[in-house]
Amino acid sequence: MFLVGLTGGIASGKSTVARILKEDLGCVVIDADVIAREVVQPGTNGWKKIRQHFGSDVFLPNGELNREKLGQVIFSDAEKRKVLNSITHPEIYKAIAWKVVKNFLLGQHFIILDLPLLFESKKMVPFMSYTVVVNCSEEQQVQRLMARNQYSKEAAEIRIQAQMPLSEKCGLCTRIIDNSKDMKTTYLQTVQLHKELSKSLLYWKVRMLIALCAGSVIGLTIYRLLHELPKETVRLLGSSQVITSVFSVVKELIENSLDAGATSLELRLETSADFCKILEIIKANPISNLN
Ligand SMILES: CC(C)(COP(=O)(O)OP(=O)(O)OC[C@H]1O[C@@H](n2cnc3c(N)ncnc32)[C@H](O)[C@@H]1O)[C@@H](O)C(=O)NCCC(=O)NCCS
Ligand SMILES: Nc1ncnc2c1ncn2[C@@H]1O[C@H](COP(=O)(O)OP(=O)(O)OP(=O)(O)O)[C@@H](O)[C@H]1O
Repeated sequence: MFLVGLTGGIASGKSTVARILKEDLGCVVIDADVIAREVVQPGTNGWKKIRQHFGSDVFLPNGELNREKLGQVIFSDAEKRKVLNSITHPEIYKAIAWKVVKNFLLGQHFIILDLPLLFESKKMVPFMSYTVVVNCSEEQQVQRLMARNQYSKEAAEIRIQAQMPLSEKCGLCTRIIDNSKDMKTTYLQTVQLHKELSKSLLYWKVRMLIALCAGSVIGLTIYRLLHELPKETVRLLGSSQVITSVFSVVKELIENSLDAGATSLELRLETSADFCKILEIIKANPISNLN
């Protein structure tokens, strides 16, 4: 399995492309904006920390986060934005990691991660095999944001300034989807991207790498365990007869003697706290002595 980081600027069209990949092309898409809402639900750690740092002003009377209010606070203040990010991002990345593991176990070839701040936070970049930026002009971002959220021009521009410029993101990614034209053009580019991802054999490389790592870890653990065990224990383990009680030793010796044609048996047992000592005493006596 490999990961595809889908990013862009605010209102550049990430969700539009993600929707096509998920609903029309059947991809697994993990949306960081959705997870960001889950990790601040009333009662969660994220919710408690936001209350501690930002006060009750950014909450609604029913206890839920007042997103519009918190947005006004953090988009115009870089320091407060940093504080909010330091509260929410670790929780968001943890939740994403679990979803990735779950989909890996389900055998997915690739997963799309819709991460608006992929290049701003940098943490997830090393895990991405492909990074895709959904691009449009800043003027289009402003217009689309104003139309979608009923923001003033100023409010839209403040939000755009809070992010890395799209031109910079385009220089960092492996693939660009140009969303400056009509929806159909974006749709066709997304279908082309999906074709390329589906054809990629990268997931085999990743699977083999993971299998190799897991094999090495298991091998190394067994090697270290065997070297830490006393030599005698390793010998007993290697003999493929694992002795769990004195009774099993006695039973084995009696059976051996009977197989050897013994008609009478005389047993002498010495109790000791050291089980291995008893083994040695008994084994020191040739089987014929027991006849
Ligand atoms: C500030 C909040 C409450 C505003 O909520 P609102 O419903 O108005 O916006 P929404 O969550 O839908 O985000 C819309 C877009 O804003 C941009 N954005 C969100 N948070 C940030 C941020 N901390 N820095 C820069 N841009 C951001 C992204 O492009 C995102 O796609 C919310 O965005 C939030 O909790 N942000 C912190 C978590 C975060 O970083 N989320 C981004 C995904 S990792
Ligand atoms: N090619 C396009 N032409 C016209 N409008 C578009 C186009 N692509 C997207 N839009 C519109 O622009 C707005 C923003 O798009 P979208 O929600 O996909 O952006 P986003 O990058 O996910 O935003 P955010 O960062 O806020 O999550 C939406 O209202 C969407 O319908």
